Amino acid sequence: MDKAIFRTRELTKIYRSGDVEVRALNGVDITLYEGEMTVLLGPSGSGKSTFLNIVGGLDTPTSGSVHFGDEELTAYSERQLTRYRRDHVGFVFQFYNLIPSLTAWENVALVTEVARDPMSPDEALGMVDLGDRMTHFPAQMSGGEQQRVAIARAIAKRPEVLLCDEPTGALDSKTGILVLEALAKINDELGTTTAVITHNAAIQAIAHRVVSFIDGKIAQIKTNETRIRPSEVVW
Ligand SMILES: Nc1ncnc2c1ncn2[C@@H]1O[C@H](COP(=O)(O)OP(=O)(O)OP(=O)(O)O)[C@@H](O)[C@H]1O
Repeated sequence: MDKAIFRTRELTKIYRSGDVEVRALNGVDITLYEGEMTVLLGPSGSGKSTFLNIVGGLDTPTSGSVHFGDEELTAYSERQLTRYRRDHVGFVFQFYNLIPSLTAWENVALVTEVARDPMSPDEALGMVDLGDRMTHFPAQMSGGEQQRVAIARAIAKRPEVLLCDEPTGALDSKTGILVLEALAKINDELGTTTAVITHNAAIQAIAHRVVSFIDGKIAQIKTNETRIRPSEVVW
């Protein structure tokens, strides 16, 4: 039986500036399951990043709840959210945010030094197929390679969940596919629950389920009966 990892109920986020009110999320009810790979689709401004940031503990909703297993994240203090992020969540963003003066290995080691039960930087970089680039600096690597270092950094602490906001947004199709292959491998081999925001609808076929956002609401949830490998994605 599938075990829920996240449950949101009536999740709502309202931004106000002056008289203007933006409902970034407008009553989102969804359950994400352990080990699942989900792709989040939707037009610009539909609430995808807001949703990911709230379940990742980077942001808090205006109303509604989020449970992570039996824990209610929306009842957490700032300090508890910080611990939650540190212990349970890996983030990958469109831009890689690597430290330019450190090698790939050192960028990953920064995280493994403070994690509870980390894998070694060698193992994490091996997972993303960069075993031969460990001593390279970010400026010596392609965008796709830098993104894979960022993924190695995110997974080295063995998080239960990996949240990716447009991880291929800055990449061409060839390097983007290598990044997606790294994410699929991590999901398969480590069982890391993975959510990937993308504007690229072609990517949706690699997911177990596809969640479509429109105007701060979930418009559709689709289960892929058959999935394709990232190498089969055409964009
Ligand atoms: N800090 C903020 N202050 C005010 N409005 C915000 C803020 N963050 C997001 N919004 C608004 O909330 C809505 C949802 O934004 P969000 O970034 O979640 O959408 P998105 O689907 O991720 O878009 P994109 O695909 O362009 O990244 C948008 O209308 C956005 O302008």
